[in-house]
Amino acid sequence: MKLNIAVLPGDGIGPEIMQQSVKVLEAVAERFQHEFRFESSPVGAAGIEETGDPLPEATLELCKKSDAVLFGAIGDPKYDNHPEAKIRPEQGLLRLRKELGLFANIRPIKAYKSLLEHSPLRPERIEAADMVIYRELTSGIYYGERSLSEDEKSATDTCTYTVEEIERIAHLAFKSAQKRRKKVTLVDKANVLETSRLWRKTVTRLAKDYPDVDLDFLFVDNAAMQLILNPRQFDLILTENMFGDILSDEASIIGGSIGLLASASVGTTYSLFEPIHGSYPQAAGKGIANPVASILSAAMLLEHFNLTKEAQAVIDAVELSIKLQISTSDIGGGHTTKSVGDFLESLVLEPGNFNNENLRYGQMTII
Ligand SMILES: NC(=O)C1=CN([C@@H]2O[C@H](COP(=O)(O)OP(=O)(O)OC[C@H]3O[C@@H](n4cnc5c(N)ncnc54)[C@H](O)[C@@H]3O)[C@@H](O)[C@H]2O)C=CC1
Ligand SMILES: CC(C)CC(=O)C(=O)O
Ligand SMILES: [Mg+2]
Repeated sequence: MKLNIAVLPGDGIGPEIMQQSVKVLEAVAERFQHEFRFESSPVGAAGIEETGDPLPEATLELCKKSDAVLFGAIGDPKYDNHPEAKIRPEQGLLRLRKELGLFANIRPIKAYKSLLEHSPLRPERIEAADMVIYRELTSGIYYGERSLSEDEKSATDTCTYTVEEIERIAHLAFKSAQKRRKKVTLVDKANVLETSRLWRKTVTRLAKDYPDVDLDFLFVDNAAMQLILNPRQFDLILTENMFGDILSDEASIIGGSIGLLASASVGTTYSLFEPIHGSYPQAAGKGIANPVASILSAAMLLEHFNLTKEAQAVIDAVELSIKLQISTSDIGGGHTTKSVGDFLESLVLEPGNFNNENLRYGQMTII
């Protein structure tokens, strides 16, 4: 298969994790005889630096003419520490999502057996947890009107949802649940918010089209607690933009680290694949960032194009690397971003070279 992939490394650790993902995708292309072409363009603070715009016109054009987008991360303390800055890196990502119509952000979360002991959560609680969050991505409070009063003594953010915006992601969520354990949990704050009541009403009506799927509801405050108390109760969580953003960072603890959590952002035309974490500026250039979230996002890209065995090759390599602790320090390993990427690249290229008996890969002892 021929795929043109737009590569948007972004800021902070973005470029170094992206390097590993491109390397792994190149290995996939070589082993499975595909032609993947990569073209990079700046976004976020890098976009502001180069062109004054966090989403340069050329970057948007590249995304639109490509088959898929691989996104790193954006954000820089230069802006985070200056709340008065009018142009911000995050606007680049928000606008990109809107321009590409990426209304559903899909974030799978599972507990890795070999990381159970490493988790700050009780292993018996999280063992076998396996869920996916469907987060609405192009509406809600992140896209509502904002204002700051003239005397700067009050500020307003507004949250709006339309029935259509709720329906389109709810359909995707129900269809996905049909292929999983057939349970959708709608997370909202319908005891307080009008938008949440519209979500409940709309999703309840839609559920009738999916009689094989159970639908239940949780208020977001309770959901935040249930996620770490009893994560196995969840199969698919459907929720609005901001709740999904917050809950998925929390849920990443079940997996062991936010550095493992991948996502796919999809709409009707375009698709973009990105780790759920940010630009982790404290780690930039130090070689300590976990590249796996980005690499698993690349695996989601492969799945999106029905390259199932290719995606599985990447997932298998990641699982083995975690088991062998060929990993970064966030999950207890002592390896660098690049050496994890190198190992995954070799495993994807020549899985047969790995000798489980004496933990050697080709001529190389890996532990
Ligand atoms: N999608 C995106 O590009 C996002 C961008 N941001 C931006 O990123 C910047 C930093 O934001 P933070 O709130 O600090 O969130 P962050 O996700 O960048 O980092 C939070 C913490 O998560 C851990 N972490 C994140 N990525 C990791 C990785 N690959 N490997 C190991 N550990 C990792 C680190 O302990 C880090 O201190 C901000 O400018 C923010 O606006 C935040 C979230 C998403
Ligand atoms: C930085 C924001 C635009 C979004 C965010 O935190 C996310 O999508 O996870
Ligand atoms: Mg986030």
